[in-house]
Amino acid sequence: MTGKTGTTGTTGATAAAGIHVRDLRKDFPVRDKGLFGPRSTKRAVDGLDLDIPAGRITGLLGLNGAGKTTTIKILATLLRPSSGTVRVDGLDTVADARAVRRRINLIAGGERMVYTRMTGRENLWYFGQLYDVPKAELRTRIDELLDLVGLTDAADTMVERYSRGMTQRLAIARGLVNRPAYLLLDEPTLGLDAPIARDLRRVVAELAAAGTGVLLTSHYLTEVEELCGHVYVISEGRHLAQGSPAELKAATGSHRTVRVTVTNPGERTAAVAARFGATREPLPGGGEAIVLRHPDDVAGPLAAAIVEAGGSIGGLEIAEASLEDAILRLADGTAVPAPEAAMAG
Ligand SMILES: Nc1ncnc2c1ncn2[C@@H]1O[C@H](COP(=O)(O)OP(=O)(O)OP(=O)(O)O)[C@@H](O)[C@H]1O
Repeated sequence: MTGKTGTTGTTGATAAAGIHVRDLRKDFPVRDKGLFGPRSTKRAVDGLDLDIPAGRITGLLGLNGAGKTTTIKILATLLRPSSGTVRVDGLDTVADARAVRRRINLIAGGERMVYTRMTGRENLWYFGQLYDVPKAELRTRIDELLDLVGLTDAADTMVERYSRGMTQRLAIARGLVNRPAYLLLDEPTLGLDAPIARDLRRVVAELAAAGTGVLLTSHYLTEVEELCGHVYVISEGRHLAQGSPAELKAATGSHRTVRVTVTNPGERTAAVAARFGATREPLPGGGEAIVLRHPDDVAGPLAAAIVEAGGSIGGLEIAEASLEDAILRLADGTAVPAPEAAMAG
């Protein structure tokens, strides 16, 4: 599925629109046993290919130490790759770093990315100038951004007097000050209060709908599921899987579970269970539960078939498959191909 879209070389920007990562590697020098121990290298990113098109929120997932932050820092021009290429609308993140920086911005939840000895407004002014935003435009944009993140009243207060949440909201405004064509979000909602996290998700979804390309890493997988159209899963710096959240869940056998309680089970309802490939679990108070794990919405057909077979339904529960389950299965190698439930008849 990872199409090699001929984007190398200095071809026209339109031909190479989007961020395209090819065979990316990053080695860090490390000392194994303290300061005077022997030197070796730690390969944090090991041959990654990623495509981050405009107008889509692309997820980058993996367990701790998978190489997500290193990858994002390379995309943000903060780290140089050891080998491989990253092109942003055809521009190289090493050779054309300055031009790339005008097109991208980074919001990293865990890191303080603003100056505490300046006010919120001064921070935005400073970063806006760094990004070459014309002054007249910057003035209005700062007001809009302060309003967006709810800091208008605190605009002229020193950041050292901000709460953690306020500082983080300012970091979000800082990340948007150059109206980036591509937004890199590394755990953006880490430590944010629920309403602010929700507002940030809304803003990110709106930006993507308006054409911004977004790369998101997050430990909150419901957030990833809500926002991302496409997700890459990596482990130890290497590609593990990719697809939409639904595709990943289906591919790992992480299906939704339908549980129908039948109060008068008999041979005919047992035959329905067998036909659908469902399992039967006797219930302590009598009756049984017919349980079916399947990627599609099979609750209706299953319940209808049970009723047709003379079964009385005491209850119906549907548990959605979680992306978390899919990622864990991928990471520990227990992902199994989806069993095909018999849907006929
Ligand atoms: N400057 C560095 N020097 C040496 N090793 C590093 C350095 N930065 C990262 N690493 C190592 O590279 C690997 C990838 O780290 P990275 O921070 O990119 O992972 P991550 O997927 O973002 O993890 P997390 O979810 O914990 O933030 C880890 O094993 C880490 O210890």
